[in-house]
Parts: sequence; C-alpha cells; structure tokens
Amino acid sequence: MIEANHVGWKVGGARILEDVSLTVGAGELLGIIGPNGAGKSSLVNILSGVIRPSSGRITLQDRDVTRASATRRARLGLSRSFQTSALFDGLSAGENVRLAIQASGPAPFSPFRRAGAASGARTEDLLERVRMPGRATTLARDLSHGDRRKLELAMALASEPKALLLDEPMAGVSAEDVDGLAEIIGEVRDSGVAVAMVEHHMHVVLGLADRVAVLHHGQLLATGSPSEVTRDELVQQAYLGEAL
Ligand SMILES: Nc1ncnc2c1ncn2[C@@H]1O[C@H](COP(=O)(O)OP(=O)(O)OP(=O)(O)O)[C@@H](O)[C@H]1O
Repeated sequence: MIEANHVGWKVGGARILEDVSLTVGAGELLGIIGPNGAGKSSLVNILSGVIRPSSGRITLQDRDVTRASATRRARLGLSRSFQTSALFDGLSAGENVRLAIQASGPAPFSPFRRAGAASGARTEDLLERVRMPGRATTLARDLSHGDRRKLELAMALASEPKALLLDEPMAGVSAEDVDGLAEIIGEVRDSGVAVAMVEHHMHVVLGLADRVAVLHHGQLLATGSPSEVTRDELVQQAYLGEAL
C-alpha cells in the first residue's frame, strides 16, 4: 500500500535521511522507532507529501506519488495525524470531526457549507469508533489530553483512508489512555488500513506492530518483527541504556 524506495533527504549539507526503504501493506501496522533526532518525523513528512525527498521514490498503491502534493495523496487515500495538536479548540468535538469530513469531501472545500444529516451520523460513527460516544457537543478545549488524541484519530479517519500515518499518537497521554489508543489503532489496522506509526511508547509499539522499522541517524538500522528487532545487536547498541 505504502512503499518508500531508497529515500534520502538532505537539508543544506546535512543528510537527514539516507537510503530508507520500507513497505506497509493493507491491514498491517508498521511501527517506526528510533532515538530522538533519528529522522522519524521527517520520514512521515516525506511519506505524506509535506516534504519532497532529495532522492528515492514513494509509491501509494503502486502509484508513484513522489512528486504528488499532500492534498493529492490524501485524495488517493492517505491520511495522517500530527505530533502536535491540530484541533480547533473553540469548536466542539463533533464540529471538529464534521470539518474533517467536509475537508475530505469533493473540492472545493468550504467551512461555511452546511453539513447534511449524513455527516451528522458519520460524525457520531467516527466518535464511537474512537470510544467517544455522546461527546459531540463537548468543546475540544474541555477534553482530556487522551480524548484530544482520540479526536485527532477520528479526524484522521474521516476520509476513510486506506493508509494512515500516525506521528506519536500517544505523546503525553496517561498510561490508561495509551492502552485505549493502542486498542483503537489496532482495530483500524484490523479493518484493513495500512498503518505506519511513529511512537516512543516502546511497549505499545512492540505489542501492537506487525513489523518494526528502526531508524538511527537517518538510516534504517533494522526492520523485522518486534522480537527480531529487539534481539538485533545494532538496535540494542542504538538504544544502549534504554529498556527495549
Ligand atoms: N526542516 C529542517 N531543516 C533542518 N534540519 C531539520 C529539519 N527537519 C528536521 N531536521 C533535523 O533532522 C533530524 C531528524 O529530525 P526528525 O524530527 O525527523 O527526528 P525524529 O526522529 O522525529 O525526532 P524526535 O523523536 O525527537 O521527534 C534532526 O537532527 C532535526 O534537527
């Protein structure tokens, strides 16, 4: 579904990513891990079309999208969440989701277009999918941090994506919310979506991912099943002193 072939990215003289190749299939969850500054967010930005790589190729469902904009990739079925919150705090949870539904609809998008009844039902469906039933009228700013992350997930799912990129979807949430989010993300994968997830909560990545890609200094150190990468000597050295 998503494929990166020999991707490199240079900024000025600095090599941020070098020769990174990976695939994520439908119904598969790829965990992307690596120490701070390894290049994980840069990779997600390249996969989603926010950054154009200096070399290599990105394909989405076998279609070359290397030069395609983020909007074009979204129309082809790719969705993503961001490391930092992308919610409208002054709007309710339901309004945030409705905007995401409208934005994923046919162009031109207008925030002033009235949402139909169908969009109301889909909003409630999406909120249920992220275990937030009946929260449509709560203002985003009044939600707990964990619920804000769930709402972001609902918004990323509004376009009914075939592929989903998640950049630290559990950053800063409580331990119990981490488990809840992991369960929801697992269900999204099980519904057939190709999911690539950058995440620092190692136990979640290792418990949830089908395969794990380990980045270090912009290079792919290892890819494999969670147990394969945790046994890998190079990976253990990269995480020296940290429990894997
Ligand atoms: N636009 C940019 N211009 C210059 N350097 C950049 C740019 N974006 C990222 N970098 C550098 O690229 C390296 C990788 O950054 P990136 O954010 O991709 O890492 P990361 O693995 O996601 O880190 P973290 O886990 O801390 O979020 C870092 O050294 C960062 O400073």
